[in-house]
Amino acid sequence: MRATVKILDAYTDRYSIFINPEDAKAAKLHPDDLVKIESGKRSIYGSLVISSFVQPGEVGVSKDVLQLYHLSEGEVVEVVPAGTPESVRYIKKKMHGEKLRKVEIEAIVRDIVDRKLRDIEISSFVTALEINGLDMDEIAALTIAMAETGDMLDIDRKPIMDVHSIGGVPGNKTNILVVPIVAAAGLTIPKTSSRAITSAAGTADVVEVFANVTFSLDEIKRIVEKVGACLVWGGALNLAPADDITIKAERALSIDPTGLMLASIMSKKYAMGSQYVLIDIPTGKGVKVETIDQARALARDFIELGKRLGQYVEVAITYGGQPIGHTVGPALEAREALSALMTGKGPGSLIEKATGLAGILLEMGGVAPPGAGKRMAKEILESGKAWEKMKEIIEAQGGDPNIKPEDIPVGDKTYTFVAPTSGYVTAIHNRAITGIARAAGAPEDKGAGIELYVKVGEKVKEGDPLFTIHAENEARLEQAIVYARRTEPIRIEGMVLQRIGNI
Ligand SMILES: O=P(O)(O)OC[C@H]1O[C@H](OP(=O)(O)O)[C@H](O)[C@@H]1O
Ligand SMILES: O=c1cc[nH]c(=O)[nH]1
Repeated sequence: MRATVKILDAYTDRYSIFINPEDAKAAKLHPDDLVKIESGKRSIYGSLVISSFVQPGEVGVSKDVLQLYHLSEGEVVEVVPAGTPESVRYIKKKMHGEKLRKVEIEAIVRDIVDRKLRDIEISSFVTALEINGLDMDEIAALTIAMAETGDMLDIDRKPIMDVHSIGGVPGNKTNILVVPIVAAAGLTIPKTSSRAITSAAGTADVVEVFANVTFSLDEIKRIVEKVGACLVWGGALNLAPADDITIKAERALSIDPTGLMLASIMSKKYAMGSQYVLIDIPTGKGVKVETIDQARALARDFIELGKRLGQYVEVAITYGGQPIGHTVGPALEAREALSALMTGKGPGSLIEKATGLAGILLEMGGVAPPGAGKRMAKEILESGKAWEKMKEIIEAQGGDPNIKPEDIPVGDKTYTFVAPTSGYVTAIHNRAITGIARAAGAPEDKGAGIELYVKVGEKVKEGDPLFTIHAENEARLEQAIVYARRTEPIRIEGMVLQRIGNI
């Protein structure tokens, strides 16, 4: 059918295309059908919404469609059913556990980026990968397809360093320290991060509390050429654009299939032109990788994938058995990260991990002799040079370099849990901590999260505070309290562990 474009003041994030019920009936179109708008030589795909928001003869487009394609109000276009894309057959192949060919993977990625695959099909793809996995040939094909369907950054500096965590551990604000330490030593590190996938705050969510993270590639190039580093959101760029789309499905399901994780991380590194990449694999109970053997196997995959992409990759297997530092959630983590950078001091887990990772990068980049990287990283942090560099990054990214951590607002609806008994903290359950912070509204509500007052091994007396939940509204706080009561996030045990009577 021919129709006149009407730009709707709606943002559905589902690439919605609206037509009037009369037109839908005549054209035999149904809600959520994949439809195609043909405008000149372009084809624009979206999901159909049938609504009287538009008159007969009009086609309404939501604002998210316009982010991808330019359409003008009043333009006359053709609207036709798009049919099922061939890539759906390849997704089904993976559902049945079959190996995908390179061209099939390329077709899936292309259709994700072009929005020919709707959310429901993308979630099926993600689920099929969670269940049936990918081998290294498939992962390499997926990585390259994800990178090549987007733009590539070309910075005329050498070497280009990069760091990326596979995530999963709550409170992992580590790379917000690593990046300025490495850049303060004179190395170039254009760091992109995703938003939270399974956690309550991804690095991009935390940095966004005190600086912009959404930039075009040209802007990033200018920032990196000026200050040698950035801490930005990869999803804002047309950089591996399929990544942010699949991450949305992963976040909803709180899963991160291994093959897709490898491709997600390495496609971003490849597109940023990174030559020396350090991957952090937090390992421990309740995170993505629970044992050292699994971590080693994953490390081998990252290194092998790096070789296929022409990148030198090293992996750090790090302790992930409990949260990093004392805060979880965007604003609370931003406070803790900035305070550690400002003072050079902070929780042992955060400082140890950040200087350990930065030290490896300093050695990989050739500015520290082998074995001396961590000491050098600590000196840079403690001398205030990392904080000076961070202020440059914040300013270049449009934030206030004179920001004080305590000025960052956090959720003012709070509830503190106390120790029910005296004893020792024998476990802090990662998944429960993340679940509580998410129930409180993180990462979307920046002020939501958790402040932890104890870590594993510490002694507590009955009634001592264990953790405070912060939320931005009462309903979320209540949900988080209920979640916390159900899950026992912190286990306290005395010296008598169990009492057993007559058996
Ligand atoms: O913990 P979850 O949410 O699963 O993992 C996602 C987080 O892990 C990575 O961290 P970084 O950017 O390397 O610091 C991603 O970029 C993202 O911030
Ligand atoms: O960037 C990331 C980090 C973890 N897992 C992913 O899939 N992507």
